[in-house]
Amino acid sequence: ALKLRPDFPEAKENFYRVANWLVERWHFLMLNDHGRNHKYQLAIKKAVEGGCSSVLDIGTGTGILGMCAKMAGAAEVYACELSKTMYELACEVLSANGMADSIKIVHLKSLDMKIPKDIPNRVSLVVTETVDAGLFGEGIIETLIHAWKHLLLPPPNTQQPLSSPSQTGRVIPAGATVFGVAVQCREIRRQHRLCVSSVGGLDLSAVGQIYSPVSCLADTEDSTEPYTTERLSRLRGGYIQLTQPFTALDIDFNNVQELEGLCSREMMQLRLCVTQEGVLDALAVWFQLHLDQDNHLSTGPQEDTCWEQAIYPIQSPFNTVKCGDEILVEVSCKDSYLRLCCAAIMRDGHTFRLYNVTPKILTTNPEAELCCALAGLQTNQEKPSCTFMLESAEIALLNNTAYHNSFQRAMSKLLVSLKSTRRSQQSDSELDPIYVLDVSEGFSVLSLIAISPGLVQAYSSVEKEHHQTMLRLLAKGNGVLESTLEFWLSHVEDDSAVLQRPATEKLWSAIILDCIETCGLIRQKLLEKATLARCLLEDGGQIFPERIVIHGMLVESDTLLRESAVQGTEPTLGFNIAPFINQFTVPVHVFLDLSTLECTHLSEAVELFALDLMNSTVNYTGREVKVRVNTSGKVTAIAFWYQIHLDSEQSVSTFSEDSHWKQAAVVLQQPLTVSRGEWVKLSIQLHKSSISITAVK
Ligand SMILES: CCc1ccncc1CNCCCCSC[C@H]1O[C@@H](n2ccc3c(N)ncnc32)[C@H](O)[C@@H]1O
Repeated sequence: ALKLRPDFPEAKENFYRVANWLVERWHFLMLNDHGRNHKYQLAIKKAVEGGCSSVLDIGTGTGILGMCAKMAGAAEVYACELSKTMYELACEVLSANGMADSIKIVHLKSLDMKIPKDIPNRVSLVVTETVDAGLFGEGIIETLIHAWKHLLLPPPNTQQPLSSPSQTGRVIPAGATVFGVAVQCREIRRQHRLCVSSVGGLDLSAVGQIYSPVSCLADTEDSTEPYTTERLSRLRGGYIQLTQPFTALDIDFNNVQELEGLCSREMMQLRLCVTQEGVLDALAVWFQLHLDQDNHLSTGPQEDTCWEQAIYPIQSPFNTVKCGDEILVEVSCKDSYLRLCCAAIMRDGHTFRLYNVTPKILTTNPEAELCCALAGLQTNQEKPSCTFMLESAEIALLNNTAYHNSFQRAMSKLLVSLKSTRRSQQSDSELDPIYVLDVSEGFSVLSLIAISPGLVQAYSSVEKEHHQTMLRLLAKGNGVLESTLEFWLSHVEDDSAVLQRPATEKLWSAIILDCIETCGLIRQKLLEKATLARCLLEDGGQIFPERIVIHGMLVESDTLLRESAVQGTEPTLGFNIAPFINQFTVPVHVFLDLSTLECTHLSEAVELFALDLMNSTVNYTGREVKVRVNTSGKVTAIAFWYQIHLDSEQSVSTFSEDSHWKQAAVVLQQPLTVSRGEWVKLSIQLHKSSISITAVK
């Protein structure tokens, strides 16, 4: 479709979503990392010149490592790639670099490769970089165990030291060392634990502990990764190291016995000395890949590398540590994920287990959780023994007090005016209830906040059982009559018809919409929902928020360029790869933290676009804005965020210190060189919630 009509908005928007999914963004980062590419090239060159004549590149991606082997003079080079998109892309790259006939590439997972079907004989060298921020997340252990058993020549044995490298097998990288450090970091805490006791006048203590799915407690059968990833060097507010970095694991990829022993090895325990007092928020983990004796690649936070680190959040209320304490860390590789867990804190000879009992984490089993939660209440324990799991985005939203407090003020103002209207029209005895509907995605307490002033019948569209249980507990804990909170989905036949009247002959006084995704994009179908919601409002009724204003500014950022497209042939060792992988460039970058992104502001922030949710007739789909350059440079992107206007007085910014929302940016196809004092004309198009911006002088 794009080939036929390159500017066809639906096709463009769909292609961008598909491109994001087909080709992971780290391909651009990796290929632009000249240091990484050059070190792999040196190690491969040394091995081939040292006699490794047959090479297999496992997980070839664009084919760059296989091409290094060929250029180094390897007689036979094979490559395998499990992603169809990357396989087809690698085929194009190989032929564009004149190596289609000399490198045999197969669209296979290495585990499914057979001799002689896929490769004629065992090879003397396997090169691979099938690693993620937690090292094992791409299955490198299983991949190498299989390679040693079925694809590689036997390792050189010490008895016959003179066996030539062409008759023995080896792996690049030769091994890895895993490091870790305990950190205090508010930004991580905000996404994985409840940090506030009340929001919008609502006391949250009734729900006890809240966990994010990333927990070393999550039992191993569910396949969720036990870690999340963050670029520690880019985290808002930074982080504090509470211990010295420690070595968690050393792995020799050329020792198949050790590789096999890794997953069966019992867990290891490390005792870390606390060198800095603080709140124990997470363990941060990175690694060094030892390509060979002389070439090492690090993914550490202190490096200027582009890689993220693996983050293991501590999910325990007991988490302040003092100098002299020792933290007991358990390291294991069950189910081939690297698992780290802070099991206990030792202080003055006492051991405080962080997770005294594996708390009953409530997620999907409704009956058990309801009885357990309410049981907690019946015995009027100050805290129910249960705990709840929310997505990290839901926890971050819950911790955003500014947003909830603004909403509470806006809602109270509306209720005051609605009550006075009713009092003037109806007798006190038969005051019509004020119907409020919260159609937020995911877990939201806004419906409860609306009830607190009274006379309100609130409906929440949360559908998950444990979300409903939490709202019931919060209602009880805040003295709100449970009957004033209902779950809307039990009233509608199917959740596609969420937006409909509260009852026949009744209209809503307030409808709460969820407009901005945590990643920094406008939610899909927002305008359609607002249009529908407006028809369901009584006179004087209100949609929250009533208006969204998009603000933006011109920025110069090489980092954003490196994450969006391969910059020529220089970073990729002179191979012609950029035009092929750059077909998958997408213009809009999300999950940015503009407060820590390396970038130069080339203009003030300006208002780019306004969306009126209470009056769609004033909405336009395109707008032109002139922006004055106040710093000379190269405009590489337009960063943008939102001012969410709950009503005429209350508004919150998604680019503020306490915002849980991230920002986004449109990366220009061609950077625009500008001088101070010049004007840039931006054309902003908003089509079906997706934004596009072009810039001309
Ligand atoms: C400093 C390294 C670093 C540190 C921290 N964060 C990121 C990085 C950078 N490495 C990211 C690569 C990670 C993706 S793996 C690269 C390509 O290989 C493919 N694959 C994976 C396994 C596999 C297999 N067994 N058989 C065939 N193909 C396979 C994937 O389909 C992908 O296209």
